[in-house]
Order: sequence, then C-alpha cells, then structure tokens
Amino acid sequence: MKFEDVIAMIREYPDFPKKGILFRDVLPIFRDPKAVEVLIDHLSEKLSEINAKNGGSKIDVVVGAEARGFILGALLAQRIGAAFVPVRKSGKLPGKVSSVVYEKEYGPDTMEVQYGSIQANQNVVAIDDLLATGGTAGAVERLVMEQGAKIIANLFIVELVDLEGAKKLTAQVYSAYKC
Ligand SMILES: O=P(O)(O)OC[C@H]1O[C@H](OP(=O)(O)OP(=O)(O)O)[C@H](O)[C@@H]1O
Ligand SMILES: Nc1ncnc2[nH]cnc12
Repeated sequence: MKFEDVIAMIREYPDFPKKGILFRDVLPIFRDPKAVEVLIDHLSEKLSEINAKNGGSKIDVVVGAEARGFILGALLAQRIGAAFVPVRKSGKLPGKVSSVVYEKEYGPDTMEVQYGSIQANQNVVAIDDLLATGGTAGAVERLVMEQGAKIIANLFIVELVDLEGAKKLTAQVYSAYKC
C-alpha cells in the first residue's frame, strides 16, 4: 500500500457537525493495520528529517490532543520509543494539572496535562489528526512550553490551509495532506 492510498481513505462529510463544515474523517485509516503502518512510517520519517535539521535531539515525549490525537500519539510514541502524554479537555485528568484556556469557534475552552507528566528540558512532539484554526495545537504548544519543555514539531494528517492554523504555532508544522 502506498501513502497516497492511505490519504484516499479519509472520508468527507458535508455539513457535519453543523451546516457549512466539511468534516474530514480519518478514522477509516485505523480500521486497516497496513494503512496504519504506512501512515506511522511516513510521519516518523518526516519527524526524523525535521529533528535532524534541528540538531537531532532524542525525542522524549509525544503529546496527543483529545480525542483523535490519542490514537496517533500512542502509535507514534511506541514507534519512536518515546513516552505518550495525553492533553485532555478540562476535568478529565486526575491529580494536579496544568491548564490553558484557548479560543474555540464559540468561545473559550480549557485543555489540561497532568502535572509532572512532561519534565523541564524534555524534547516533545505534538500530533493530532487535523489542523484547522490552530486553537487546539496552539494550546498544546503552550502547555508543553509551560512545563519548561521544548516543542520540536507539530505533526498532522490533514491541514486545512485556508484557516492558516500553522501561523499560530511556534514549532515547525508537518501535515501529510494539505487541502
Ligand atoms: O485547529 P482547531 O480549530 O483547534 O481544530 C482542530 C481540532 O478539532 C478536532 O478536534 P475536536 O475539537 O473536534 O475534538 P474531538 O477530537 O474530541 O472530537 C481535531 O481533532 C483537532 O483536535
Ligand atoms: N473540517 C474538520 N474536519 C474534521 N475535524 C475538524 N476539526 C475542525 N475542523 C474539522
């Protein structure tokens, strides 16, 4: 299976979850183990290239944003031998947490990470299924930087380029499919 065949598995749903949104659904990819292998091969190769250009540090942590970033994050972390740390919407993580408030389409929301799950000076990669406005990925970057850690790259399967989310992000962005 080629990488293009994996991208072709993404389905589009007009007017979901509300009128005017063309929803890109990446979940069919995860129904096919071979497609998952090709996808994670591709993303881990791109990450190696980005990391090499930045001096080639060991990646300590992969962070994934709720909910689809959990699937990708856990797979990528296992592949590269890094820790996986989830970033969740507020009130879902036990114990002490760090929080950031970020803008969603209809007002503010909060994202959290467990305090101590990312150490100062660790090298971190963030991954999610899709970059739209960049609100979510920007919040993830801020949470990582507030722990004193360094964000090496933001990886996505899909980037909605017209929404210019990449401009909100500090670290390098790689999107496997831009539309
Ligand atoms: O760039 P943004 O405008 O922030 O949009 C991108 C985010 O939106 C989607 O998640 P969603 O908020 O729908 O949450 P879910 O994965 O829990 O359904 C997607 O998985 C990203 O996390
Ligand atoms: N068009 C879209 N498809 C899937 N997830 C999204 N999150 C924000 N916009 C989205």
